[in-house]
Amino acid sequence: MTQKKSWYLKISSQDCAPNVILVGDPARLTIFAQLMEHAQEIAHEREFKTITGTYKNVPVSVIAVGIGAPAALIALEELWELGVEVVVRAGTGMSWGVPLGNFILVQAAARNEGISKDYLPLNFPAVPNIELFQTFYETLRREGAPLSCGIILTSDSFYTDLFPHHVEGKHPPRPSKTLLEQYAPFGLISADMETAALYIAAQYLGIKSLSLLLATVDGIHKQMLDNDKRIQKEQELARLTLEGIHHYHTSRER
Ligand SMILES: O=P(O)(O)O[C@H]1O[C@H](CO)[C@@H](O)[C@H]1O
Ligand SMILES: O=c1cc[nH]c(=O)[nH]1
Repeated sequence: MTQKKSWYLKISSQDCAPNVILVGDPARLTIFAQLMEHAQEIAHEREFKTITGTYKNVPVSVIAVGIGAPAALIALEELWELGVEVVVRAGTGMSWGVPLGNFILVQAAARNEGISKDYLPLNFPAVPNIELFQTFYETLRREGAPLSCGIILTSDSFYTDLFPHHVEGKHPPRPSKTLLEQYAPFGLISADMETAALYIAAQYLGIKSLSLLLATVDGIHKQMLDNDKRIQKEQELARLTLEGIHHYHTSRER
């Protein structure tokens, strides 16, 4: 009998692992596939692309969802329907004071996106699952990865909240200080476009979630990792994410 496939992801519970890694850029799937065993493309529908395989015998699916929280939560809802237990975002982020190329374990995310309020009220905190957080913290420390832990901002609007003056002098007036600039004095270290929504919807649905980011753009100095360095660092991001999931599973088996 053919298994029912989810609406957008076009995958069934048979071809999706209980551990899922969400990425934005579909090019990141190739990087993951090279590190996994038996990685196979399962589906590619619109911006959603899925591969499934194993890493050191732990079953893993990696799914590209494109840019932005609404698409990420379409994927999350469908993964919940398929019975997925763990979702880790392996993404990139704009850094605010974190050196380029560092990894950021997201301890909490400010909810400046529009979708998470449809799941839980705005006074509910966007935080990761503590077991996943601890395990990934241990993994990244063990591996000697350059690591920062902290609070980030999640926003829908890249060109107003994250990168507002990309065409100098040409824009209609905008607020002189972005939210990143306003929150940075109080410990905000990075920004992305999905994490807060993922944390809130995962909490609501009973999925364990965590976000691990690679700092690719320095928001203060307006610099970015060059292409070769970014690819090398994304390879490291993929390996550390897979190691974190492996560590999480082996430590729960004990
Ligand atoms: O590299 P990914 O995972 O896509 O993450 C970041 O990159 C995109 C913006 O450049 C947004 O999706 C943001 O969250
Ligand atoms: O500038 C950046 C880089 C990565 N991710 C973002 O959301 N913004």
